Amino acid sequence: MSEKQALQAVREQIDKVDKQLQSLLNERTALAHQVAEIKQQSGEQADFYRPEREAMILRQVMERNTGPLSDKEMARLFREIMSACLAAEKPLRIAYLGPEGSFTQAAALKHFGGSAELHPVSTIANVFSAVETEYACYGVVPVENSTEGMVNHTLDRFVSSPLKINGEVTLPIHHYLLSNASQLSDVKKVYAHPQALAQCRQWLGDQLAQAELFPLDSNSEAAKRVAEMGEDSAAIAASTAAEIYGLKVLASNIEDEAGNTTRFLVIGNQNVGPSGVDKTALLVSTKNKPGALQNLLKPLADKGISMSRIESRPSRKGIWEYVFFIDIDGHCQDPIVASALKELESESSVFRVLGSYPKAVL
Ligand SMILES: O=C(O)C(=O)C[C@]1(C(=O)O)C=C[C@@H](O)C=C1
Repeated sequence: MSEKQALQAVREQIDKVDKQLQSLLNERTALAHQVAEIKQQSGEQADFYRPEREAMILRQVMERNTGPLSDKEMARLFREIMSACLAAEKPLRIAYLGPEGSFTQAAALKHFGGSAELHPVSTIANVFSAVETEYACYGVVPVENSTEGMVNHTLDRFVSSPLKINGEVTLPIHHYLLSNASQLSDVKKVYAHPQALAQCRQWLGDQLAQAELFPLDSNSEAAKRVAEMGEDSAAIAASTAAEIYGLKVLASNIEDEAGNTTRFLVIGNQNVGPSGVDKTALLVSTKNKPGALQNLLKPLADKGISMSRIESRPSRKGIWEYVFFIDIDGHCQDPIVASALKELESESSVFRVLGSYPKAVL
């Protein structure tokens, strides 16, 4: 058999498989339509997006996968299939911290897939407002970075917002130095979000010690502005921003920590059901007495509930008063978690479950 014939034979088999896949995808979409009808019967405010179900499906896909496609690739394909099925049920508008090309956009795309309508807004506070006013169904905001710690704007906004946490997304972050210049030595000014400047502090000190650093609202804003500037200016941003704003990549992966990762939260109005592998976020304030924080956390330790994070922030209600953001393993409907939360509530002056949601799968 000639090479041409051999190729033709395999391609015929691929065409056959594609035909089957296509009809199965349409069969799946028709089932999603049925799901939508059932949900619609429950009223106007039906939650079409079900993060717990999506997480369970993705975990099942990875568990039963035998290859040769990798678990992650297979899950990514199913992520897109569910995105298309959800859009067929009800198109969702998702607000994210923009502008276009931001890491938050990449996180929103990773979590909701390509069929969601992604809408950039200019600040973290505006992402919250977009969801609170129901302009968007959900929002995506950064919450912590492995190198630089918490994004305080996001934590602080939870104190006044009624919104809940409906999911999390983690994204490896790589920074690029983008400019109209062709060589590094031309760069005298660097623009970026303060977090990006901090994440590249060492590299900037080594390579651009003389450059002046200018903090801006976002890295993509920096790229957008630098595109209009002369060759003495550069932005730190994602590689996608180079394409969007027509800039040259002067240096790649300039972050100081190789494993630099940012965690984002999906915010919404929903109470998400248990998926089997969940996290719960709490906002609490202690009664102002000695040992209060220790007493507050005791029920978690007593019941063997793992606490993955505790952050304190000024409450903004009184001087030296603090609220604590606590992340624990498990769902607030799990009986053990529920009983620990009841005890914890009795020790707190402020107590709110910000949300129980599935741990990031991808
Ligand atoms: O099971 C549902 O509730 C569905 O709407 C179907 C489906 C899916 O495609 O599997 C789509 C969207 C939801 O977010 C979860 C799952």
